[in-house]
This record gives sequence, C-alpha cells and structure tokens, in this order.
Amino acid sequence: MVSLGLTLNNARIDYAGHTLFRDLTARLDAGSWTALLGRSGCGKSSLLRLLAGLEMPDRHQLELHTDDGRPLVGRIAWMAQQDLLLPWRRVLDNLCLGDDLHRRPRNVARARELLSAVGLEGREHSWPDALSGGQRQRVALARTLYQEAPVVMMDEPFSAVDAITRLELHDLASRLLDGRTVLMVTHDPLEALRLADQLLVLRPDAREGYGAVLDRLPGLSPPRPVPLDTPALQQAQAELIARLRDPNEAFIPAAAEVNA
Ligand SMILES: Nc1ncnc2c1ncn2[C@@H]1O[C@H](COP(=O)(O)OP(=O)(O)OP(=O)(O)O)[C@@H](O)[C@H]1O
Repeated sequence: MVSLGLTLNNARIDYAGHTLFRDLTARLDAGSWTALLGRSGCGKSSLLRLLAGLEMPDRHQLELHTDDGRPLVGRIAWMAQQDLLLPWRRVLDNLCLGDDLHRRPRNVARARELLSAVGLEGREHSWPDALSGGQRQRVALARTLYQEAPVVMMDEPFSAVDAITRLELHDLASRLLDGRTVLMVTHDPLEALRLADQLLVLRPDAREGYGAVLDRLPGLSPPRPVPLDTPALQQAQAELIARLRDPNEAFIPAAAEVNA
C-alpha cells in the first residue's frame, strides 16, 4: 500500500453560531502517526469528523490536500472508542461488512490472517457478545486494517480497555498500522507519546470569538511504541501534562529524543 500525506488548511467549525475553531492548519506526513490532544469539549472529535468527511451540522470549512492530488474519499478507515461491531454478525462477517455492503467479493484469507495477527485465531465464528471488551477492540482493529486504507482516523480507540490490554493494543496497532498515515484522538498523554511522531494540541485561543488553536509538539524518537522504561518518556509525560494544563508551559523533550 502506498503511504499518503495530507495537508489541511483553513479548518473551521461553528456550532449554533459559536466558533469551535477557525483557520486551523496541520500537516500529516505520509506514513506518520499524529496524536490529537486537548481538554474535553475543545473540538477534537469534531476536527476528526471534519477531516474524515463525516456529516457536519452548521457552518464548516476545510481545504484538504492529499499528496497525490486525488480525493480522500474512500481512502480513510475509521476506528472509534466503541468497537461498533454489529451484534447480529459473527466476527468474520463484521470484518467483511464493507465488502458485503459494496457487493465486493470477500478476501476471507486476509480476514483470517488479520484475526490471527490480533491474537484471535479461531474466533471468526464467535458472536461479538461472546468476546471481552479487549477482544472486541482487537476485532475493530482487524476490521480497520482489513479496509487497507492509507489513512486511518481513530477516536479514542483504546480508552475503553484496561491498562494492560491498552499497552498490548499499542504494540499491535503500532506494528500493524506501520506505513499508514494515522490521526488519533486520545486523552492519554502516555499513549500519545509512545505512539505518535507528532502531537497536535487543541487549546482555547486567547482571542475572543476564535475558538481553539492547534499547537504542534514534537514526538519522541522511535522505536514505536516507545518502551515504558525510556527515561525521556517519563519526563515528556510530565511536561505534556503540564502543557495540557497550561499552554504556556514548555514542552522540550531531551534534545536527543526529539523526532522533529
Ligand atoms: N453536533 C453538534 N451540534 C452542536 N454542538 C456540538 C455537536 N457536536 C459537538 N458539539 C459541541 O462542540 C464542542 C466540541 O465537541 P467535541 O466532541 O468535538 O469535543 P472533544 O474535544 O472531542 O471532547 P471530548 O474530549 O469530551 O470527547 C462541545 O462543546 C460539544 O458540545
């Protein structure tokens, strides 16, 4: 699969006459992983939905450029906090849902391969209700990968599972999504720092009526995910939390660890 970079300019959303943000600009390099952070209600999910071309109420605007100049439509996979598995379809049927909807032939071998990659070999005929939350998120990850989209948008994909499962999913996602351009909303600074090549932080703009602005912060250097015992990870986590609390706080991971 060919990696695809994106540039967005002049992103704006207004809800009920209130400006959530305007004039936002960002660059998602081909094959890179970007974490989108910010306080609750600042507009992260709305920005993700805008980029993904999902339905937006009220006034909105976006100039989105793909590196190959072709439309992004049909080249995005979406993964949400809730696994969004259909309870009346077995695991394999959930993976192949897109094929069935578009009346395309299924690639059952690939679906099985992906289920095996996420540790669910032999569960293709299970009902979603018979799986744990972590297993269901693994199916959701396999379904995201099955779509073979070069761009993946994820809205708090690992927030509903326990801490250890979350770490396991970081390993899996990082390995399996390698080469895709990923934009992930997360509330978890550790998750952002372990996985992302750059961090985008939405924060309130001091200017009246402007809504939120987007700050770009560098990620830590590879490997991905950054191992938990990396000293720079602990330091960067503390700095990022301080920065999320107060946008004037410095965020300067040790120079040797900076990826930008
Ligand atoms: N469809 C909508 N109509 C009107 N207002 C909306 C709509 N969707 C979101 N909002 C408002 O826009 C603001 C931003 O919501 P959004 O869900 O994008 O924030 P968020 O940063 O993702 O929040 P959280 O971290 O809590 O998930 C909130 O004040 C929300 O109430």
